[in-house]
Amino acid sequence: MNSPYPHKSIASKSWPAPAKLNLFLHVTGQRADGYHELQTLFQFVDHCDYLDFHVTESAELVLHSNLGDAVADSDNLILKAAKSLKRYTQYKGGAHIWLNKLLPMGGGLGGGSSDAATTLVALNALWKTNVSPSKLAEIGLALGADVPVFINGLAAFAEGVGEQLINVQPDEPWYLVIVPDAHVSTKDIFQDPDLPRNTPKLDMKSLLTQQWTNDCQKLVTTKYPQVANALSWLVEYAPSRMTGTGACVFGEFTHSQQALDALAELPADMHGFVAKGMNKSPLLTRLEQL
Ligand SMILES: C[C@](O)(CO)[C@H](O)COP(=O)(O)OP(=O)(O)OC[C@H]1O[C@@H](n2ccc(N)nc2=O)[C@H](O)[C@@H]1O
Ligand SMILES: Nc1ncnc2c1ncn2[C@@H]1O[C@H](COP(=O)(O)OP(=O)(O)OP(=O)(O)O)[C@@H](O)[C@H]1O
Repeated sequence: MNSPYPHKSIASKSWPAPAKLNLFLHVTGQRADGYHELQTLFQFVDHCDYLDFHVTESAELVLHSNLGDAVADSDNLILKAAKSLKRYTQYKGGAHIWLNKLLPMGGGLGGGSSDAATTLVALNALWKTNVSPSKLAEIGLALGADVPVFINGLAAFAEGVGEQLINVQPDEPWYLVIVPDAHVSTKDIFQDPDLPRNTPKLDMKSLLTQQWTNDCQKLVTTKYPQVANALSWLVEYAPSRMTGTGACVFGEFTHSQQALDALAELPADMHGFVAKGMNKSPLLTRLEQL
């Protein structure tokens, strides 16, 4: 039987790239380069993209995916991540990469950053290039502000642009995540003059114990009625808010059945999914299985 994979390749399958939620998100200032200073709490959920890797002796990096025309290869964070690692390590071989995209894009779930992180972690292991996690996070930060937390793989309180991480262990509830029919550009939200960008910085302990909110939520719900509608519906069932710069919103439930019952009531014009909060990323678990 003909193998669909390149000659002389080593296959390694089903590397998860999980979604993240920002359990709270405060914008505390703006740096000279325009980037915003944040205080945020990251947690992973067990809803993921999946990547397969085939290491090749030839130097090429090739991506196969179910993305269609949604993202050009030249913009895809997976290829950018693979190229960055190859450049940094001077690795001579290459890889064919298969992406099964399941996470909504532009939803504040960090899917692109997570794909990039999984690529860096998996290729570093499969190419045996032995780059340290902290160096991988540094390489990843150049690709996106959320990449370091996905490489770190543990729920974390974050400052800076999201790269200064302190591991924490919040509760791991079940979430009903609603995906409004809106693509919110992170850049547009951060450029909007109406974004509050001066929330006072607080110490981590106060932030973890006070009520959790998202500074981008008011602006995004004003600009996108779909997000406002999703949130108005969800708050009837559970404490709810937006993740990242939107568009997704999430409600917290103690038991999976409560989240599934609410999902079953979802109006026909909305869609969503139920997922478990995870303080350890499934990517770390996959790495340990190697
Ligand atoms: C809002 C969060 O989702 C919180 O987790 C992330 O900080 C966003 O991270 P991301 O999607 O990886 O964002 P990037 O691709 O790094 O940045 C997109 C654009 O948003 C703006 N941006 C992003 C992050 C940040 N802390 N300040 C910003 O002003 C910048 O104009 C940047 O060009
Ligand atoms: N592998 C990838 N998967 C998804 N998007 C990608 C990928 N590579 C590049 N992108 C680009 O990144 C953009 C943002 O995608 P992503 O799904 O990460 O958004 P997001 O969930 O809003 O992220 P964040 O929470 O970090 O703001 C996409 O619209 C797309 O143009």
